[in-house]
Amino acid sequence: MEAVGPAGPDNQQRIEKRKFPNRPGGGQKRMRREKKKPVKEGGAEEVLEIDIKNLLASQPETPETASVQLPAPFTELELEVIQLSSIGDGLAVHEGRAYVVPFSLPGDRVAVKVIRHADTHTVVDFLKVVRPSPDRDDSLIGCKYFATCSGCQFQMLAYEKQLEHKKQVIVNAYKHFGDFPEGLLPTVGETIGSPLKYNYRTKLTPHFDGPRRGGFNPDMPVPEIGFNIKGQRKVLDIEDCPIGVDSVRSGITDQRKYVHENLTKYKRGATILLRENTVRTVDEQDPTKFTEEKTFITDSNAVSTEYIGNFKFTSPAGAFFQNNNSILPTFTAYIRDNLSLPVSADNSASEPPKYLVDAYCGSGLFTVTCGSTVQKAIGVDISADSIAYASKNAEANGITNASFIAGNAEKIFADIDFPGSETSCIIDPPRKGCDQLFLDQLLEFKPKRIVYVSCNVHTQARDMEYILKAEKGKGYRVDSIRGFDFFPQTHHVESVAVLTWVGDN
Ligand SMILES: C[S@@+](CC[C@H](N)C(=O)[O-])C[C@H]1O[C@@H](n2cnc3c(N)ncnc32)[C@H](O)[C@@H]1O
Repeated sequence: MEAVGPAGPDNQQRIEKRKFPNRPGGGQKRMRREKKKPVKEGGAEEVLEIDIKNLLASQPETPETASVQLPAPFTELELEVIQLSSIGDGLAVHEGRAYVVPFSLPGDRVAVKVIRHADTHTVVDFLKVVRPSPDRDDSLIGCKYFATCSGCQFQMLAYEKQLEHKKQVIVNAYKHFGDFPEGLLPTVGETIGSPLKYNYRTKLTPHFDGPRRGGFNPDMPVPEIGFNIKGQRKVLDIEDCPIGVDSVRSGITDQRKYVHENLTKYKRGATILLRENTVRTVDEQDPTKFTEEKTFITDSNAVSTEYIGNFKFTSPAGAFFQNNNSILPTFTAYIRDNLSLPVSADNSASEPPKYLVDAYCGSGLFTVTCGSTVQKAIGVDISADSIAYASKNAEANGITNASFIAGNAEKIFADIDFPGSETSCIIDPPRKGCDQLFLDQLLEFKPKRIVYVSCNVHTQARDMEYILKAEKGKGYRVDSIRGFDFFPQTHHVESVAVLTWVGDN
């Protein structure tokens, strides 16, 4: 297992450029890219740029790139792929320049077509494999749209290797998006896999484009309905998506038919929501037994129901809810276990905290699954709809000690009347990570334990640096960091970091 290493001087420079503009030491990033719209912090473009810089730095001396004539668009080339980037594309180096090669693996020799030259790299279309990597197994590919659709990247890679790669993404994120002194971070744990590798997504949102003006008329051809073609803003017509659960897959067929038959009702293009809904019927004689009927919902305001073990959740179909039900029992148990606080000096014994703070709580996933053993729980989310359902979900699952607030995450601290020293705090922000105001108030509150869940490990690493370097955060010890694979066949990874306050009180 590779430990998360320190940031060397070069990394330090990179990190300085990427700090929050409004945090101490930040503010240099915007200047770096004056000509273009700013790169989203922790977004795919920034992550790719950093991977490319590191790859080029690791290469032997190459000819001056400025003097090399770049191949014209549509030129066909053969490239040797060297590594996988954190966003799932392969990276190759050709005449000292980085090439981003979708649907490829390290060790592949691939035929590609040049599409465009960006500042830091050249983007190509994947044409075919000329010589496969030892890691490539095309017999694993489970979808006829793979290598054209932008949804999946790794169907040709054995699942264990997908998990290894996701661990490395976390290691790299903590190396390049944060600056951590040696020894401060634990070794990144093995990624926990999803029980289902296909057939797992409980929500899909295929879409179609409309005519430039005037709406559809009966003479127009039916538009492509599906997901974008990799690297293009063009929709690929998709009849099925094997990473979806069966109910949602049947929804694709149904909704395609509906759009085909009702095209003239659409004034423009649209996104179709397909969300699974479960109706569970419990056996009257034996309440431990039940049957389930799964259907799909298309109305974003309709209520969808989902079960995690015996916990029942309802939420508006269009609101956020985790999209891979198969991993949620394992995942929520992991979060629950990691909320426990040490009760012996050697950390060998632990017990649930007295209090729970669930920040960015959505419709109450963690409060409901982890809240039964605490005296009091409090959750916050910016979505008033989600908060209404968090209260309903707590009640429906017998959690009577929880309250919820609709608003910005930092609002929660005004309502807390219990001590941080007996509290565990879950943080599960959106991809952009936490706001500085929230982190400052979190550190002021000083919960005994923080469990930071993130769907973007790059902004998580940035926030972790902020916590650990802040004057009030220096007493935190990082106990563990590991990934959970919510999205097999794709590059996404959910990262969970656990911190304990071990400083002076
Ligand atoms: C990744 S989801 C997590 C939801 C929940 N923990 C779950 O697992 O179901 C992030 C949540 O953050 C909420 N959110 C986004 N910005 C926020 C903010 N500034 N303050 C509070 N909540 C916010 C969103 O509404 C969304 O429910």
